[in-house]
Amino acid sequence: MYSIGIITASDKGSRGEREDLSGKAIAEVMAELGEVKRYVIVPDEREALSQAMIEMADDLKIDLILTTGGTGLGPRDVTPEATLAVIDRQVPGIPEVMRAKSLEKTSRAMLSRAVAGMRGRTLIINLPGSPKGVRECLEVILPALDHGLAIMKGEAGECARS
Ligand SMILES: Nc1ncnc2c1ncn2[C@@H]1O[C@H](COP(=O)(O)OP(=O)(O)OP(=O)(O)O)[C@@H](O)[C@H]1O
Ligand SMILES: Nc1nc2c(c(=O)[nH]1)N[C@H]1C(S)=C(S)[C@@H](COP(=O)(O)O)O[C@H]1N2
Repeated sequence: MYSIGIITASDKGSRGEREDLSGKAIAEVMAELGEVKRYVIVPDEREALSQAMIEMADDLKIDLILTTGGTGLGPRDVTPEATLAVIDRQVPGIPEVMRAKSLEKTSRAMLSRAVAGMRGRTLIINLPGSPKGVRECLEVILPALDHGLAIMKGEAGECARS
């Protein structure tokens, strides 16, 4: 079981004006892979988002941080920038496959600027804002996440498949 952090980037959510169904969707889908150690709703502000990621990675040593929202083209959509500011290395295959698979469902998938990367031994992945988008993207990446996290934590020796 891995420790999981959820960050919902939402102006409305942070003001209590909309129930955060996307954060809930993440917790529900991820229950099979780990335990949610921290869950925050943050306004769409780069500094606040980066700080939440740093706290979860450095202080709480969380294995996997999943963000939802703020990946689009809106003027306040800054989750990818907040993520790029705190990661050491990108894992481009994760957003690549999320966009590719999601494009089969909606052409708007190309509008998500989501990134993924590592800060030390914490993997950070951006998901889109809608609960539907969250579920569709997690479905695509879940099969490889367990292995990726095990390798990152030094718990799996090799990638060979039988
Ligand atoms: N955390 C969330 N919980 C439930 N629904 C959401 C959430 N985030 C987004 N959605 C849904 O996706 C739609 C588009 O999301 P978008 O991020 O553009 O919303 P917004 O209202 O402009 O922004 P914000 O959530 O930052 O205030 C929303 O209108 C809502 O239906
Ligand atoms: N799988 C999937 N990806 C998706 C979507 C979706 O419904 N399903 N919505 C798209 C839309 S409409 C937008 S605008 C972008 C960015 O969303 P965000 O700004 O809420 O992060 O994600 C895209 N990615």
